[in-house]
Amino acid sequence: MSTHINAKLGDIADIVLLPGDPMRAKYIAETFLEKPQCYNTVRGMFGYTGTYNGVRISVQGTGMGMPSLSIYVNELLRFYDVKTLIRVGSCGAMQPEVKIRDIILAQAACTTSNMNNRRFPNTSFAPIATFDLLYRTYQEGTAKGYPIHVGNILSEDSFYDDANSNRNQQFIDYGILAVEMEAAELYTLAAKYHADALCVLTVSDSLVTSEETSAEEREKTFNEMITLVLDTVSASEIA
Ligand SMILES: O=P(O)(O)O[C@H]1O[C@H](CO)[C@@H](O)[C@H]1O
Ligand SMILES: O=c1cc[nH]c(=O)[nH]1
Repeated sequence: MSTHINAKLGDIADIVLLPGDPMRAKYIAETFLEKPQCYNTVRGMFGYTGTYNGVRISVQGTGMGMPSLSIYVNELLRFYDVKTLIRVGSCGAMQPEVKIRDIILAQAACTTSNMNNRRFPNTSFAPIATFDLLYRTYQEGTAKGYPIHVGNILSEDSFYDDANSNRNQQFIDYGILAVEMEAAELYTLAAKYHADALCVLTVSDSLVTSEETSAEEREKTFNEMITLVLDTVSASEIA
């Protein structure tokens, strides 16, 4: 057991999917995994382990924002020896060509968080995805014909910014595809613990058009992203 995960050693698979929303974790486990077993209910941050195409896979909610994700990912890496972490999140599109429900593979993640400033004073660490995982997911996604974008994203600390802030415009000008709230910390921790990591996102709303999806849609309808990740990781384990 770790402080925020009440699982025994061995309860959690080497491969873990990480939605921010714990209800999305429950949905993924109950919809896509065979024989899902719930190993964590602490704070309602559900964690499940089951199999997909015969491969053992876990799914763990992380909550919203980098401080919350950092707790779960630290514990997964330090106490449960997890090897591969894939965030399956939602995001807001920042470019006109990125449409609602498109899928983004985050090659790298800029951040407004202070977490890496504390780790690396006077240095700007570049949080990046594991190339092999990114490449295999891209190949699987394009073979499926999914609308996929690969590039740089923004991991923001605050969902609600001051009304007079125009900081987003600079990120838009520099080609950032979308904004979410966790990937930079995931990639940084994976680097520290020599694990593989990728952040896959479904566009839930658009800062360009102001379209948005409902909470229920964000919980239960991002099936293309989920099967893309499950098919990619299970194929590489079987091969
Ligand atoms: O849908 P999830 O995975 O939680 O991701 C996004 O949604 C939350 C904000 O609504 C933040 O956690 C953001 O990163
Ligand atoms: O963090 C997030 C997630 C979805 N949409 C946003 O605008 N921000």
